[in-house]
Amino acid sequence: MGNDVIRAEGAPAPVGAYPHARRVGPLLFLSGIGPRVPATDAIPGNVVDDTGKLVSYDIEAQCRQVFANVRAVLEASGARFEDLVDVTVYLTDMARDFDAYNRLYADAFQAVDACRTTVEVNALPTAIAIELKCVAAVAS
Ligand SMILES: O=C(O)C/C=C/C(=O)C(=O)O
Repeated sequence: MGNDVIRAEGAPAPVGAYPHARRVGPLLFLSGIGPRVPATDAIPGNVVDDTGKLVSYDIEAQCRQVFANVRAVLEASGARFEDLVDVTVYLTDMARDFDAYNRLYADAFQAVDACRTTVEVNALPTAIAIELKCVAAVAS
């Protein structure tokens, strides 16, 4: 049974002691990942004041980037977006962001048919408004 740890060049670096993904047999488990831009760690659309406090954020920009980050981890793992089977989505403000996120999710995931769960959480690491936790099933 394959048991591989994946560290993806094209995805934002993990913020702790964990890999981007781990394959166990036909299943590929992705670590939770947010919308940081890989090369810069910037969060697209975030506006901060002089003290570094977050003033506003753009959920659409964050959705596009986090979906791209998931794709980068899958590709580095030899998997495709269409291999996703289960997606858990964490939002920090369901009332504000669900509709936009749900629309962009439909665009990005319509051909995937992965199961999905969306929950609101009080906070996420790295000042992000969305994080995805994914499982894929990969042909051997
Ligand atoms: O990818 C990010 O920007 C933040 C995600 C962090 C985690 O999921 C974690 O620290 O476990």
